[in-house]
Amino acid sequence: MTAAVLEARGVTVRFGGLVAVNNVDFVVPGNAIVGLVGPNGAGKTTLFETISGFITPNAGDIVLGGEPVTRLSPQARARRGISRTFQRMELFPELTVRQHVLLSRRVTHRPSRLREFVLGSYEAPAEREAVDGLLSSLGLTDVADRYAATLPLGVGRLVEVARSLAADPRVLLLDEPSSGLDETETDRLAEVLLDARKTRELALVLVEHNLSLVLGLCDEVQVLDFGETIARGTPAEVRDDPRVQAAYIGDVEVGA
Ligand SMILES: Nc1ncnc2c1ncn2[C@@H]1O[C@H](COP(=O)(O)OP(=O)(O)OP(=O)(O)O)[C@@H](O)[C@H]1O
Repeated sequence: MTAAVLEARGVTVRFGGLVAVNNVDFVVPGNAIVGLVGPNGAGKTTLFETISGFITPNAGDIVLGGEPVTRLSPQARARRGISRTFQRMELFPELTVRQHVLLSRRVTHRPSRLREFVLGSYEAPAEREAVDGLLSSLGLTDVADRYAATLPLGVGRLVEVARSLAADPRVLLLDEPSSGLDETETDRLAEVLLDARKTRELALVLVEHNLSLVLGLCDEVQVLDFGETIARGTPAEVRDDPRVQAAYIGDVEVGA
């Protein structure tokens, strides 16, 4: 197994008297796709927000490439390679698809050129090539000059992924990426994520309600219930685990 690029070690998060995440370990091997699933209220979002830096845990550590990042802000973690998408789309309605990608790239690679971005200057040839390449790999060339406000949800989600990838992350955290997508759009998203993993030094973490997407896409899946890990393994192992099936009774159906 490849060394872990990201780890949560013994993470506990309390909200008043409620223990939302209880001493959870979560390991993301390099270049892997790992799913985080569980019934409603299991603690998935809380763990996700703790990894990305929006929640500080009561106990435990988040470790990126062997270095603790637990006390760093979400922005500082992003600069070190943890990128994320949001469940509710957070695109800028008045920026084009190309501008989203360019902005993200400049924040990461050329912060000194942000002023030019605001003033509307054109990209340098190498920059244009990189942006064009990324747009093309996600099938977004035809909509590159459309404003985000005019895009259907399925395309908007791909723009979110493109924007995250433009920052060249080591780990991309995806929060309910298939939410609101139809089957064709979900299939397209899955293709894009598999391609990103294949062509980059990138690990992906999915918090996702669509279990068939998770079981089809992930190398490993971790299942939380009431804030604790009840299973971790390959999609087949997790699907057949009696504890997982019991946890899902009355929630959503396990299996595809
Ligand atoms: N900010 C908060 N304040 C108080 N309780 C919270 C807060 N955020 C989450 N919780 C509680 O913590 C527990 C875990 O919630 P969390 O949102 O992490 O679960 P989840 O697995 O993401 O659920 P869902 O699938 O419904 O999104 C739940 O009992 C929830 O009500």
